[in-house]
Amino acid sequence: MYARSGLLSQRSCSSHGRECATPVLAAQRRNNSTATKIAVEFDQSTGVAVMRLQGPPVNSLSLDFLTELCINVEKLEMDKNCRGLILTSSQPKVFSAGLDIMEIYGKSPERCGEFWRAVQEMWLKLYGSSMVTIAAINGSSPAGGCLMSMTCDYRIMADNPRYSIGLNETQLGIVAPFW
Ligand SMILES: CCCCCCCCCCC/C=C/C(=O)SCCNC(=O)CCNC(=O)[C@H](O)C(C)(C)COP(=O)(O)OP(=O)(O)OC[C@H]1O[C@@H](n2cnc3c(N)ncnc32)[C@H](O)[C@@H]1OP(=O)(O)O
Repeated sequence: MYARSGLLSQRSCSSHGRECATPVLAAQRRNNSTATKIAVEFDQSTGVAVMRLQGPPVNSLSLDFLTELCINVEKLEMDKNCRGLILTSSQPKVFSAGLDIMEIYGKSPERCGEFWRAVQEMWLKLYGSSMVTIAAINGSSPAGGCLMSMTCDYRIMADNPRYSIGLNETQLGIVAPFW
């Protein structure tokens, strides 16, 4: 979902000193899901977009989720009026549970490869963004959720002792590929 006045066209442009992505984007080619796991509100008057993660129950980062996230970041990146992006969660108590472990459990090497490429694309998009990016961490954020927030320029976390954040994935026997 991309809520703002005027629909974004996928035009090539150069604004704020940044080159825009080509119209046909890797994430868009991959996206064949109609479900909306990300809601974006863009405030023209401030130039700040808020991206709400709304993938129940815990915003786990599936291939579909990562694809939708990348497409939305790309769209905002192409909008010369958008200067800032706040990433937050609509789910209670959880920012993101990290990678959707069902995407890697018992899957073929090809499918795992596709999934890890999508993970890489997500953090490269956020880390390389020309927008000022802020993770408003309003719940637990283990492993991939922590990675996602680390790729933002700033992180603010809700002060609640029940919320945890960190790179705990090795406890599950998961090691990120060599990027
Ligand atoms: C910038 C430079 C780059 C540097 C590179 C750094 C390297 C980084 C590498 C990153 C690799 C990342 C790996 C991962 O992310 S692996 C996943 C790790 N995640 C977890 O271990 C989270 C486990 N979950 C929890 O701790 C809790 O669920 C949580 C605290 C998130 C929420 O607790 P809550 O009590 O609210 O909810 P439940 O536990 O009851 O869960 C609800 C249902 O959601 C399912 N679930 C939870 N987490 C996941 C997940 N990660 N994937 C898929 N499904 C998940 C859970 O099973 C429940 O399902 P059911 O209702 O069906 O039982």
